[in-house]
Amino acid sequence: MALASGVRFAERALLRPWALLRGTTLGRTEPAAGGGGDGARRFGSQRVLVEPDAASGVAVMKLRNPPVNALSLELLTELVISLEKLENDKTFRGVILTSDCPRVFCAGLDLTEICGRNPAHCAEYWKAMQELWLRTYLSSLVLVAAINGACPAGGCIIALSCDCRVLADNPKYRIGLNETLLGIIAPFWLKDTYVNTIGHRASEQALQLGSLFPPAEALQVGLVDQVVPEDQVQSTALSEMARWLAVPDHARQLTKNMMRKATADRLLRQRDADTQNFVSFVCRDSIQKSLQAYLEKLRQRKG
Ligand SMILES: CC/C=C\C/C=C\CCC/C=C/CC(=O)SCCNC(=O)CCNC(=O)[C@H](O)C(C)(C)COP(=O)(O)OP(=O)(O)OC[C@H]1O[C@@H](n2cnc3c(N)ncnc32)[C@H](O)[C@@H]1OP(=O)(O)O
Repeated sequence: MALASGVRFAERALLRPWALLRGTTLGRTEPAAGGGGDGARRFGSQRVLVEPDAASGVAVMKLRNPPVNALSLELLTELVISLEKLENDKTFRGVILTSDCPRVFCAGLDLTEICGRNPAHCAEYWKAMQELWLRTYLSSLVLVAAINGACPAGGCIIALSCDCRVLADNPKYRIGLNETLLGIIAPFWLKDTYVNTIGHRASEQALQLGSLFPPAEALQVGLVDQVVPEDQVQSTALSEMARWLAVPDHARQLTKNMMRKATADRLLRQRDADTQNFVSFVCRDSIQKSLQAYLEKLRQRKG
């Protein structure tokens, strides 16, 4: 379905979220393997699988947009809607965010959404990206990222928007904001999220160099909270979740809001200007050439 342009993504998502989904099956509910009662039923969409456990109040949300969980417009939309659905269901207090794709947590922006596309599409795409960040960063739920694969750029931002991060100990699973290496610039709210997590000096260095940190270095710089063997990522994420859920919700939520609101407000105040900046930047010929060359390099690397 073609999406009408010029209407704010958030407004449409609130009014008619299903209308945003092109060829998706969001809302489908099916029994989890070996599951029985309501607590074991899973729901979700084509690109986001949700495994809820009503008994514990925790849902596992799996990104499944193969091959690399690139953040397509559809994936962004489905993530926002799935998160909203869990937030509105008082049964749930926490979400573990992880990947259903082998070896990759999330490859960041889907570059095909901003390469060779018209300004209206780029604007719509960027609004969806803003929306996901705002939703995750300010979520009232406890969000734990179980990072079971590579986690560059937009993938890193999703992880940093969670409350806690557990990374699998595999040297190929690097995490960081590598935008400069693509010839693009992280917008201020990605930078702010980085600074809030690892501090100003470390961010200054890592952002300019486009550093992607292997697990031990990611732990050292404070990008992740735990590095564990790959087969323990999920169980460690559950243990972390239990630690966070031991705190009364209202006190934790108000504290989270106190810590994060100013950063989110900064984007909320200038969302349209940020979108315009993004669009005029990525639509420049020189940036399009850089993105095209980068995509080409990724495709050739494979062969
Ligand atoms: C003035 C300023 C104003 C505003 C700001 C302006 C701009 C702001 C924009 C800033 C935001 C940027 C955030 C981003 O997220 S940019 C995206 C950065 N992502 C990456 O660099 C990751 C690239 N991918 C990889 O490194 C590897 O793919 C990865 C390690 C994730 C997995 O490796 P693996 O070997 O398992 O897979 P590949 O063979 O590399 O890939 C498989 C196929 O997937 C395609 N692919 C990979 N990544 C992407 C992507 N991000 N988008 C689209 N497609 C992607 C890849 O080309 C392969 O495709 P095929 O060959 O199979 O066709």
